[in-house]
Amino acid sequence: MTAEIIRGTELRETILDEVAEGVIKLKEKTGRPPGLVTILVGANPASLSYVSLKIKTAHRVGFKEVQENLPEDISEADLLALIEKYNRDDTIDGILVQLPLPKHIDESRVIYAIDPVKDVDAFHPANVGRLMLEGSSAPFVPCTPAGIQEMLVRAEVPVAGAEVVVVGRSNIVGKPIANLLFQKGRAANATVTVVHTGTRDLASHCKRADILIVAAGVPNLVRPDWIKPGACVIDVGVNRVGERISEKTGKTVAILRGDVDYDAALEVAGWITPVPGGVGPMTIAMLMKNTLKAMELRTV
Ligand SMILES: Nc1nc2c(c(=O)[nH]1)N[C@@H](CN(C=O)c1ccc(C(=O)N[C@@H](CCC(=O)O)C(=O)O)cc1)CN2
Repeated sequence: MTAEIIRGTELRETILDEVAEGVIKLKEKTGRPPGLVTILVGANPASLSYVSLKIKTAHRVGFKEVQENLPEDISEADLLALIEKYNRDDTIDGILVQLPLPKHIDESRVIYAIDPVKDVDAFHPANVGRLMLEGSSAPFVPCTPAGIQEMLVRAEVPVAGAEVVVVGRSNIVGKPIANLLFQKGRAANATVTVVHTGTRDLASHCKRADILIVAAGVPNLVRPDWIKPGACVIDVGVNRVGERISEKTGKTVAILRGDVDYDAALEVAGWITPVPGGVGPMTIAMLMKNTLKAMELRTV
């Protein structure tokens, strides 16, 4: 068997076209585009790359984008004051603070400071609570889980009644995707098990899964014999395992690997997402969708 590859880079295009159309309509109604501010603290290379992709994409769909690149040693108080400034700015609909933050800053305090109506990452407890209560009907669904659900829908992977195993229990991916998929709704109604690297006999749990979602941050953790033949494998890991010189640009670029042994898994799975080019691009597309929705909710 050779798995069907679910390419985030292709699905992203459809979503971004839909967002760009929505921006034109909103601009006609309100006279302004949606505004997104990205706040990056420090110069973590992965974060720099993600934020620059977010800014480029925001520009492409016609948003007003504001970049705040702050020094690593900025104080928590100054960061909170900046967030408050954008909470009050009526031309800004979405506030995104790139994670992780430096150790001297309390991440929770920062997330709690964002006005929930501008929390396009959906990390604020008010939005986490609404996700828990309302599933995908909540105002904002966090970007990576929303992207995964969209991939399942568009690839027509049967989700209702499926055994889903989620490897990883992070606030950004593991907890919210588990929550989304067991609820009632579109591409939901599954039976979900959440496991992690401390789970006894991880392999046997994974092997039961009709849909295996791996967000453990461990390169090549999932081996082909952990995969049920025909299963859908969603690889969320983006691990930087080295560097190489790009033939196209001559620049140094990161070598990326997922959490799944991709080449071997291709022969066992029914569907699979690649790394790069899978869930990552969908995360950014869903951020654009959430920002458009944030403006709609605030203005229309
Ligand atoms: N505030 C947030 N911080 C973080 C989030 C988040 O959703 N909000 N998620 C992750 C990182 N992340 C988004 O910020 C993210 C990860 C990966 C990609 C992506 O497009 N990856 C590409 C490869 C990109 C590269 O070359 O480096 C791919 O997989 O093809 C986008 C966003 C943690 N922090």
